[in-house]
Amino acid sequence: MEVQARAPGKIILSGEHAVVHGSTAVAASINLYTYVTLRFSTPSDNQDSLKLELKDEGLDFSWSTSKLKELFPESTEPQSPKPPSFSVESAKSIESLIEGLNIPEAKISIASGVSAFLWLYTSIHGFKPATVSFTSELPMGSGLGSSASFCVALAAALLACTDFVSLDLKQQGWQSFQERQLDLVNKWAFEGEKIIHGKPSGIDNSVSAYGNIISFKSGNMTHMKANMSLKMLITNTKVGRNTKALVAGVSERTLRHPEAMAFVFNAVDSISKELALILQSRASDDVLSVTEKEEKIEELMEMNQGLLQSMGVSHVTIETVLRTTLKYKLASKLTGAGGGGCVLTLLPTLLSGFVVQKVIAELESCGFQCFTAEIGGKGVEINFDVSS
Ligand SMILES: Nc1ncnc2c1ncn2[C@@H]1O[C@H](COP(=O)(O)OP(=O)(O)OP(=O)(O)O)[C@@H](O)[C@H]1O
Ligand SMILES: C[C@@](O)(CCO)CC(=O)[O-]
Ligand SMILES: [Mg+2]
Repeated sequence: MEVQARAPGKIILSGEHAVVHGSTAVAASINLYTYVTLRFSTPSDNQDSLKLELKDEGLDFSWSTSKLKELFPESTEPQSPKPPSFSVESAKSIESLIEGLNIPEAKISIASGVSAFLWLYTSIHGFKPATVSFTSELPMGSGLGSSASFCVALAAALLACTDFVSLDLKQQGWQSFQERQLDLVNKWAFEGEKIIHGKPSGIDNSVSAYGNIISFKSGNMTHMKANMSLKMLITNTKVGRNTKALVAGVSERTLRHPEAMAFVFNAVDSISKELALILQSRASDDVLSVTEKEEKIEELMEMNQGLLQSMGVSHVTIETVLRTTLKYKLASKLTGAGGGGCVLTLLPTLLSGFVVQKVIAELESCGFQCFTAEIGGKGVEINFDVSS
């Protein structure tokens, strides 16, 4: 049996980091995806191993069934659809499997993704021989939710091949999950995100699973219906960073300055709530024009960026993007964990294409990469008709 899943990346419009500390954040899915193909071996394959292919990295890994059985003696297909907790024994077993892989030093950051893969796979399908291949349109470790889309796509493909989820095996092309099935995919993906992020809020896996635009606070998600379209330029500074380390850094700062940071997180909460109201206000009860709304959003983005800077997650390259876009009177903020990675710039409806081209040319001359993406599309989807 072969199945394919794809899960989108995301942008955070406001509230990253503060959301880990209980503030509201607003995020939207984007039309860049991580794809996973899962194929269980048949007897004629003569394959007694679990194979993982990370196609973009040119890395292939393989574990024999006997090795997996030895290290995860408890692993059988789960009796309950709910994910188990990540035990100390599992952590040790995964660590020893990762150590044996000899991942090249330049690609060592992949280890946390491989750990999440091993845990999700063995927790859902035990030692069943299979080949699992990944490709992604998302730059890895750049703030666009590559880790969450990796975990959501994988959880979706794995669960689609269990009795916990019933889907139409005969339907051609991509199909969505029902709400209750999505809840399950999201729960498992969150456990995978914990292995990669340490202490995730859950916003990234939620927006990747459900798609569209969500506001998120303390683990609770509200699906939003935006009544205005937003066009964002995304600039990748190409400076690699690690969300786990950045989240830990903000927590350490919070321990050092609890009172001051509480004010910072409260301010972010107010910014996200105001942003959510603007995005959802309907034309019929609007006193504000689109341009006035965009100006308010720009101001909120600038304020959020200032607060992110005070959390210690900006970066010299992010500041360069801010200065460059400000020359054209455009507002920007980092998105995701910061410390490098991607920056968002609002492109107002009335902005001329000529100005957009000039900004992009100037940003690219600094060595950055610019692109636009569609915001607020579908969440995770599954395809049983892989050959089409
Ligand atoms: N396609 C992939 N294949 C293997 N591992 C992946 C893949 N995508 C993401 N990962 C894992 O996720 C890590 C990047 O996650 P990280 O949370 O640091 O960045 P991000 O998710 O891109 O950004 P943010 O969390 O700020 O949105 C990688 O180092 C790798 O371990
Ligand atoms: C930095 C953070 O707030 C968002 C990363 O995209 C971490 C999280 O919420 O898990
Ligand atoms: Mg991440």
